[in-house]
Amino acid sequence: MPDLDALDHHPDVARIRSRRLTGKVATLVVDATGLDDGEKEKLELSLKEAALAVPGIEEARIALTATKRGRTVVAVGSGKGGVGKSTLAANLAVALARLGQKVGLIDADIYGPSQPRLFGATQRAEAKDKQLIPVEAYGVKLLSVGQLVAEGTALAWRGPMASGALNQLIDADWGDAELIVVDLPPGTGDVQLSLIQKARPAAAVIVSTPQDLSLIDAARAIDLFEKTHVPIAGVIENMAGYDCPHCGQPSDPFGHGGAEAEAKRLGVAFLGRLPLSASLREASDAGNPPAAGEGPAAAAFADLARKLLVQLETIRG
Ligand SMILES: Nc1ncnc2c1ncn2[C@@H]1O[C@H](COP(=O)(O)OP(=O)(O)OP(=O)(O)O)[C@@H](O)[C@H]1O
Repeated sequence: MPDLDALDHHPDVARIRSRRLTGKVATLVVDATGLDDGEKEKLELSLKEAALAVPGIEEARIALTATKRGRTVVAVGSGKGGVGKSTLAANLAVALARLGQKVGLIDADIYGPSQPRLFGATQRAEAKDKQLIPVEAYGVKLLSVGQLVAEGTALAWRGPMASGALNQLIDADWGDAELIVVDLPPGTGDVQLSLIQKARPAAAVIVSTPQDLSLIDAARAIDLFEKTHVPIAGVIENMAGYDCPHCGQPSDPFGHGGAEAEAKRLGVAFLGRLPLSASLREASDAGNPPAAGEGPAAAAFADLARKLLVQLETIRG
């Protein structure tokens, strides 16, 4: 049986809305919104070639559509703080934008809004006619609760205040953004619950490190999303081992593969893992998202973003 998964690596995978296989015939429905005639022809040809390159496929039918989809909100959560949720949300947003998606990012982490720092965009958010205007950085439209208050101010917001702030961010002028990533505060309490209910995400991504404690909390986070009827797009394992900078030997201080096994046990997809990396932390601290550059970290984020898009395709139907 031919396998159309090879198309996950096509640079325009984000545009594939559905794929069907009938015997040796592959049919792809592809969103060509915003492309001119020449670009449409190129897209069609390149997808046809990619489908015909799959062993066993003898005919490829490409149907181009130009239907605009509504905005999709994807929440990024973690059961526990400090697992790299914000770093992953930032870099996933950048990687999605590099794949051609129009991406917005809401930093709803009221306990530690770090997106302005991760993007090197710490200016206060401006408003026009009482509507906030996102800041643009690395191809992503960004708004953070951190931009609503002075930098360094501790945010000890209670549920209603937090959801009021989130409302302002959701109702901002997002323009043509079609995918909005929301970086939630870590944990599974009432504040998170009310933020999820407000943001009404179409799907959620859970970030965990491989240790048992983080995994137990990740399972709680999955449970919280499931209770609120938000499908889980997948789990990402962060800080999964590192290569010793001195001897080059791989080392797994937090264990290895725990998040993948936990995802399997809970019946949710595993999107991939990122190693512990000093250069990733340094670039992040300096406000240069590694996903915007070249090299292994950028490739890893591009791969995670592609897998996320494939999951979203399935969830949105
Ligand atoms: N793969 C990684 N390798 C090295 N450092 C990392 C990695 N991922 C994240 N970090 C670093 O770990 C720290 C915590 O990351 P981050 O702020 O993204 O976590 P978080 O889960 O969002 O935390 P919070 O509890 O503040 O919401 C940051 O200094 C970040 O640069």
